[in-house]
Amino acid sequence: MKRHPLNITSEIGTLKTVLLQRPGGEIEYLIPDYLEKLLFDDIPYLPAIQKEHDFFADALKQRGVEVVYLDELAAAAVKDQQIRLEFIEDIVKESCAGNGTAHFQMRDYLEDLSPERLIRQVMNGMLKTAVEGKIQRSLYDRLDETYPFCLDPMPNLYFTRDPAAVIGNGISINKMNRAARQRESLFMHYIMKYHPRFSSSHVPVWYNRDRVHSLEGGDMLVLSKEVVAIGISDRTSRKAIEEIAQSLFSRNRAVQKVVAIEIPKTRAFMHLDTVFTMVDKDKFTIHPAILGPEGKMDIYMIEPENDSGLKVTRRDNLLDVLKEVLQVKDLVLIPCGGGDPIAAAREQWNDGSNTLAIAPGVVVTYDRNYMSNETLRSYGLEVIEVLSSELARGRGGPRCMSMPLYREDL
Ligand SMILES: NC(=[NH2+])NCCC[C@H](N)C(=O)O
Repeated sequence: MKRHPLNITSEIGTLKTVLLQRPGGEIEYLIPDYLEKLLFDDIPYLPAIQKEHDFFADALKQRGVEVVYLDELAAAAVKDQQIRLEFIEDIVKESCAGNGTAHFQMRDYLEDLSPERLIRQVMNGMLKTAVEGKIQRSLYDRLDETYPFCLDPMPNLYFTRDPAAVIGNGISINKMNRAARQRESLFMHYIMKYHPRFSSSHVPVWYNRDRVHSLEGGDMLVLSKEVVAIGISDRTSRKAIEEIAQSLFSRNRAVQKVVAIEIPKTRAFMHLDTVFTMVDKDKFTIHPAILGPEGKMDIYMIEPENDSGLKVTRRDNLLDVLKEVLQVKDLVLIPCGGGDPIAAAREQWNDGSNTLAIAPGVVVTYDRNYMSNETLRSYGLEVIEVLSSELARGRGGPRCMSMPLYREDL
């Protein structure tokens, strides 16, 4: 029997297929004036970031992981001319030029491109100068003269973790929090709907990008077949968590609990996975700064009640909650930076707690976080280090840069 294209019932089951995106031309449109808006802290050097990304992909391939690329899947999904027109309509509507005459010029321009070039162009972004001058410009275009783009670049695309997340055999196509990332989840919408690898399986969609409340994959951890943890963060709202919990309980069946974990709303801790990831059946990495006095936190256990209601119980001890939901007697929270407060803060900033497990006890991490890596090894984990000078400038690590599509069940 053909295997289902998606299967994620844990954070650590042997990784079989992962979705990545190699940084491309979109990185070259990062300029100081718009760094903050585009969610970068510095400008990566394109050939170097690509080399590092290839190193990361090779490390996964060497371990037998099938690597598929977002741009290639998206191009294949819009191969058909009619679907391509639908995609162009959507992308133009969601771009800033949707408000001006550049809208029409852009649509004409994009319609002439091959599927591959269309996807690349949309990801790269487009300068107004590329289309302007063909017809008279609108008031909107004129008033916003200094802004260079009619289609904003999408430099965060290499963080494939965030715009969508697989849970069980279904997917959450996320409503992104920041304007700079809103359009990213459109690619996954088209891939699930029209790419033959997925479309024939009629993949259930647990949450959709047209919802009001934001939800991002960096906040979503599939702890087991039955339990999903979701960060209440700068990017993911409580309402969204309740809505996806409702949808999982009624449609996924296997999922019985959603654990909502509140984290500080700061740039350094933007998603739950920047401070907390699972590395083995009974081990997690953690940035100690998210624990309050005596290790207390705000945690909410959400469970189904009656037919459509939700039962919410407040908890305050992360360790106890994890032991309970994973049904293990002992569990270790491994501190980022080995517990040294300076090393923890420095290495967390460069994603020291953001590990990608490719099997129980085997994780991919950034080489620069040598203290955290040492610590992980001292707990018996196998640590595969990857290059990280340029990749880290986008504020995301190996987990953020990967969207697992298929893991073996534990
Ligand atoms: N899962 C994650 N932690 N992703 C990190 C994404 C970083 C990206 N620059 C952003 O701000 O959105």
